[in-house]
Parts: sequence; structure tokens; C-alpha cells
Amino acid sequence: MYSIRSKYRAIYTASINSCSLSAYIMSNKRTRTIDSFFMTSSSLATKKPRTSTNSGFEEGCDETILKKRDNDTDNLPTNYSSHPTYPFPIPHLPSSISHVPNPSTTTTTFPSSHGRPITDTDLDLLYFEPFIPRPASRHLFEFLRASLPFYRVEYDISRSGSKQHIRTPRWTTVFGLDDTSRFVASTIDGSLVPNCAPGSYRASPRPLPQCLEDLRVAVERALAGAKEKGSRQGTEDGEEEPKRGDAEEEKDEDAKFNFCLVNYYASGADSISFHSDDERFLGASPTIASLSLGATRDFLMKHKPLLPQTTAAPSPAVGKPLKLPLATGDMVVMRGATQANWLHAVPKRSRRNARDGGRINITFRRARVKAGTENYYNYNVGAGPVYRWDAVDQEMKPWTKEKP
Ligand SMILES: O=C(O)CCC(=O)C(=O)O
Ligand SMILES: [Fe+2]
Repeated sequence: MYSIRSKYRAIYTASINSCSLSAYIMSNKRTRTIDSFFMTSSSLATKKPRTSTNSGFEEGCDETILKKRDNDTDNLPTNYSSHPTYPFPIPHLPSSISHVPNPSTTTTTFPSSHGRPITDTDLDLLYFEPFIPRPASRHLFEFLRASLPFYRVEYDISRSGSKQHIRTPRWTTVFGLDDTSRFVASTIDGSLVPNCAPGSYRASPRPLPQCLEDLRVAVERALAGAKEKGSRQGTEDGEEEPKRGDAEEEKDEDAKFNFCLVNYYASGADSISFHSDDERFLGASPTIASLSLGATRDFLMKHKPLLPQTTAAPSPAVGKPLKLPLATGDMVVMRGATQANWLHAVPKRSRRNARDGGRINITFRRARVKAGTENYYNYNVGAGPVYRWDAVDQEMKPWTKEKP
């Protein structure tokens, strides 16, 4: 038997190695080994510039990361998040993801670009290109894929009277709401949502591990900053600051997240079909922050069909999908009436682009209604086995508890 730390060393080293293997394949016969990850900066300076324009994973082995590792003599995690609901301890972010802020300090390089508003009929997006600097985001992709437990949810549905078995075409994992969490008393659909007593869930809520908690803090801080900047601009010309109503207070609450869903798309064959995140447990106009790591994938958005009795003239947005090619480190924040009126999807990629090295998507949300939250756990964790990334075979493998 070996300790968590030595086990993690094996996984993490293999992960770095697999990164070099990928770089080798992508950069056409330029062999790189584990040693190259610890080369000196001067030897790296002679490295030829990369010519590959492939997105995502294969570029994760770039100079910035290598130089950073050069200074980190022992880059392996020493701290872990543990909880009875975690199948195994989840490491904290390694020091080499240098741009990930420490919540106890005020210095952060996040976001690494300003959020660009994209608006249309009922559409309210804030698009950071990127939110996390590209090199750090690629390292973060590797880290999260190797560190989190994943699930492949399967379920049966009834379609035209016959039962159909669905195997979700992506890996998922979900965290949120620990025993100390409370639903804040607020109104949803006109009624007061009560506080939720600890231990009252059927599905055991899993708190965010520290590595996702650090990201949550960074995202919330950036959104608060973007909001402050927006309101400062609105009052710059001496206007009196407008009085804040209940709706605005609720909007503030929306951008305080207590729930996190992680999707892993192993290749272009994995996808998510058109849907909206309009589950009741998120409230009427949720703010959802969606972070992309790894391979670039298209994020499509289209307006929901308008009811035939609608008298308003159709907007050009209706029927015309919007395409955001989400690259590593990018973040899209969906707000306001977006979920109520728009659908989004990450379609499969063509065979030519199928082997893209994988992509991770993290969405931060605010769960408000207990009943729906339970369903969400079941839908994104399910009752099947736990999977964990096997860096040697480069795939998710069923994970079993080690015998002591
Ligand atoms: O992978 C993405 O960018 C979208 C994921 C998504 O829409 C969801 O999990 O609800
Ligand atoms: Fe979604």
C-alpha cells in the first residue's frame, strides 16, 4: 500500500508525462520526456516556437508552465479536502497554478481580461476571453481531470410509449451545500423559501473542495468588480445613485454561488444538447458562471421558439444561433432572462476534430430550492460507479476503494 501523497505523485507524474506524450504527437516527432518539464529556463529559451494551431490540451505543455515548474522543486500537493461524501481526498490547487488567487490575499491576476457584455433580445452575457490566463488554465485542466471523482450518469426515459436507456454523453460531477449551508430566506415565485435544516437532504450534499472553492471566490470577486465598475460608470456624470429594489438585491445574491457542476468532455464525441438551465431550484433569473478549460469547443445559443400568439415582431436573434468558440480559460456568465428565453448546447465535433484532448467545463450556480437540488445531484452523480482519470491509459477508469 502507498500513501495518498505517493499515490498522487504517481498520478500527477503520469499526468505530466502524458502531457509530454501529447505534445510529442501533436508537435510531430519532437520527443519530450518528464525531464523536459524540469529543464532550466535557459535551455527552454532555445526551444523552437510551436507551430501547431491545435487548441487546448496539447498546448498545455507550453513554456510558461515549464518555466514555472522549474522553480517549483516540489510541486506536489500537500493538502487535501476530505469529506465523507468524497470517494477519495481531493488535493488543493498546486502552487504552480500561480495565477489562481489565494482567497486570503487581495492580489490576483484574475480576471485576465475585462468581461465583454453581449446582449440581444432577452440575452444578457458577460464574456471573458480569457478569465484565467491560458497557460494556467491548461495546467488547471490537467489538475482537475486527475483530481476529481467523475460519474457517467445513465437513466431510462419513456419516449412515444417505449423505454429508452440514455447514457449521458459526458462525464459529470457536482458539489454544493454542505451541512452548514442554509438557503437564505428570499422569495421565489412569491413565496418565502425557508432555511434548510442540516441533514434534511435525501442525497448527501457535498461541499465544494478547496480547489473549486478558490475558483468560486475568484469568480465571485470578478463579478462583483464588474458590477461595481458598471454602476460607477452609470453615476459618473453626477447622477444620484438609483435606489436598490428587492429585484436588485436578489440579483446580487444570484452571483453568490453555492453549487458547482463540472462536465468533462473526453473528446469531440461528448456533448450536451440544446437545453436551458432553467430548473426551478435556480430561481427565475439565475446567474450562471461557466468556465472552460482545455480544448476549444463551440458553445451555441439560440432563442427559444416564440409562441404563435406572440404579437411582437420577431427579433433577428430568433432562429439564428449565436456561436462562441470557447477556448481554454474563457468564461461566459449567463444572466437575467437568458435561461428563461434561450437554449444552449455544446455539439459533437466532426470526426476530423474529434480527438481534441478533452475539455472541462465548470459552472457555478446558486441553488435555492431544496427539492430540485436533490434531483440535480441524482442527475449529475447518479447511482453508478465512481470514475477517476488514469493518466497512463489516458482514460477514465472505474475507481474502487483501496483495501487498507
Ligand atoms: O460545457 C458547457 O460549456 C456547457 C455545460 C452546460 O450547459 C451545463 O452543464 O448545463
Ligand atoms: Fe447548461
